[in-house]
Amino acid sequence: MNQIVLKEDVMTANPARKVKLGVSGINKTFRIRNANGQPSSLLPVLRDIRFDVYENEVVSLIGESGCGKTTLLRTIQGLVRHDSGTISVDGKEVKGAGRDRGFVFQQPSLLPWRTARENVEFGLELQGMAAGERAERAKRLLALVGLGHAAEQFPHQLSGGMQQRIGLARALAIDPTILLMDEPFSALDAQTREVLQKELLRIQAETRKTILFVTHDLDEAIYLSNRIIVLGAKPGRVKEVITLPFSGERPELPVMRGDPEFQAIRTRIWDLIRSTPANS
Ligand SMILES: Nc1ncnc2c1ncn2[C@@H]1O[C@H](COP(=O)(O)OP(=O)(O)OP(=O)(O)O)[C@@H](O)[C@H]1O
Repeated sequence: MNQIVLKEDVMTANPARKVKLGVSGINKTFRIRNANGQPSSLLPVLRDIRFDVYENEVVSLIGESGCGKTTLLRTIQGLVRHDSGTISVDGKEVKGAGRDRGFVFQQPSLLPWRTARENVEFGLELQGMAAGERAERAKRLLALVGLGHAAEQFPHQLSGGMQQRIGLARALAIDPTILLMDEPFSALDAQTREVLQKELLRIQAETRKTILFVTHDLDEAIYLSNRIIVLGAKPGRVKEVITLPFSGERPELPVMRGDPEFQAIRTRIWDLIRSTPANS
């Protein structure tokens, strides 16, 4: 394996690759209100966030709790309005939510009265897709996430891991350019989590989706990503971008954990997260 590449200039490192997601100069401050609903203070959460995510890349956002990871992901999704800066998809600025960005949540929040297939079809129904076409697509995606056999089951009949697979199929159903994933595996037990991490790599290799992934878990970030963006806190800002030296098919996570290079990257990220001053 190669050397770890640290402090990479993401704007110049891969000039030949197509930028799928551009995040440029994003600032966000929340206005905090008191019990009477009056504005009482300002909370700067994101400061001058800038990075690109390239086609077919998996990039993780990592940083201490409260540093603004979810706010950033929701800003990119278009559901939180930023104060300044631009978000672009395929080179075009986007304002508000769009079908080019699919979202996978920590809790899949499936509709309990709908079967797995009907949950996957939901977004397609809203788009007005014909019944036959959407059933066909849902069937294909359920097979992709390994749930072809459970299409007609209801969420309460499925395990947490199976529900999360449906959440992923539902997000993929609208055929987004970019998949935004907010701690999608953090509510799962360790074993299920490792299975789904591996599955995500397989699904990404098959679909070649560009993925921006939020996690607290350093090993998960190193295992899944091509690059990791380490955020500092208060307000959230890009501290460092780490390009991972692993290419091709990755061994299982427990095997990778034994790799000295994996351990060195882990230590490096951990040091970066810990060195965030409390009120910088
Ligand atoms: N709608 C909101 N109004 C006011 N403050 C908010 C709002 N949403 C988030 N915040 C604050 O913004 C900061 C960043 O929150 P955010 O959830 O983005 O962090 P995070 O890094 O995702 O945290 P965690 O890792 O714990 O999920 C926190 O201080 C949070 O309390």
